[in-house]
Amino acid sequence: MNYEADQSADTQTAHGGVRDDLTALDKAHVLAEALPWLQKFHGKTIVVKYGGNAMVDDTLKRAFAADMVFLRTCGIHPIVVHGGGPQITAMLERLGMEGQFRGGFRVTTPDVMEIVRMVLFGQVGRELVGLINSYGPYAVGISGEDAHLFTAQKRSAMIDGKPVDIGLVGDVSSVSPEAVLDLVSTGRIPVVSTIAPDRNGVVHNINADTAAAALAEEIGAEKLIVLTDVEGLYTNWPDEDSLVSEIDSGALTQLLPNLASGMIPKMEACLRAVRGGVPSAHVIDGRVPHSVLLEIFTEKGIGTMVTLGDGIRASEDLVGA
Ligand SMILES: NC(=[NH2+])NCCC[C@H](N)C(=O)O
Repeated sequence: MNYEADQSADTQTAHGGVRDDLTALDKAHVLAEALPWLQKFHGKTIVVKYGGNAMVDDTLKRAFAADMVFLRTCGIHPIVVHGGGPQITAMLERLGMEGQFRGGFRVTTPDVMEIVRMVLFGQVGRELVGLINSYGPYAVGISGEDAHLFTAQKRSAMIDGKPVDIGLVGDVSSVSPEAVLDLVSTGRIPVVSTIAPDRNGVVHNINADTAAAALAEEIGAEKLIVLTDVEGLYTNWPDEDSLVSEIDSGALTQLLPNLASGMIPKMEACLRAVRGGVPSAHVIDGRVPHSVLLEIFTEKGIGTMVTLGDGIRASEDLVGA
């Protein structure tokens, strides 16, 4: 069997991060710094929400797949939960099915839902499975429909404070993680597509951030990591545009209403996870190759880490930053 990865493209990603202008000493420090984290996270499960640019750029895609295999090779158990909004939009456009919009939201009709399912599970999920499996027989695709993994509950969009019907869009109402845990226990990397039936068996599109948080909570994961297209959480305080490296749930709850709208679902997912018992939840920049490795295996990380707390220690940290 030959499971060798495509080395030519990988040279730019897996090795591109170690620049030639780093001295041997710098490289040694980077590697040595990883030891306490390798020890701490060995045998632990980490749920990674994969989305944004990291899902459309080829180099970033390969780097992400390599990182998942890196984690697994370190004895850490990654579970990937992926999004796919842009890919769904592109396919609907290709098919001339732009469809109906209500208050800026696309209405997920049964016809649109068929495409959503096809794109998420049959295209986006498959591609990632293939990339991971170029390193070995690790990734297995699974959707919320498999073995009752997720059950959905219809969700309405809130527009001007009023609920508006946007079709087959749901939240996770329950999680049965056994199938995913079976895969993890045999050394596989589950790649989860977030579509799920409601209690009547009608399949809905589920927000992948929420699904990742619900899964992390349900299985008692060590960590949730959410990839985005920004560096992390920004505040204008204490400095203009400063990246918050670490914040607790109390402080984050206070900041939440003032965050950029795109950041709110990510941060809500982090809050849900840490309140549900996940020790830390991280929002990191998916535009940086190997950002997952930088976050997990360095002391300071690269993005924003959320932990459980009452907001007091975090405000002190922010003032001191
Ligand atoms: N954004 C941060 N401050 N990250 C710190 C990460 C620390 C450690 N590597 C961990 O994954 O738990």
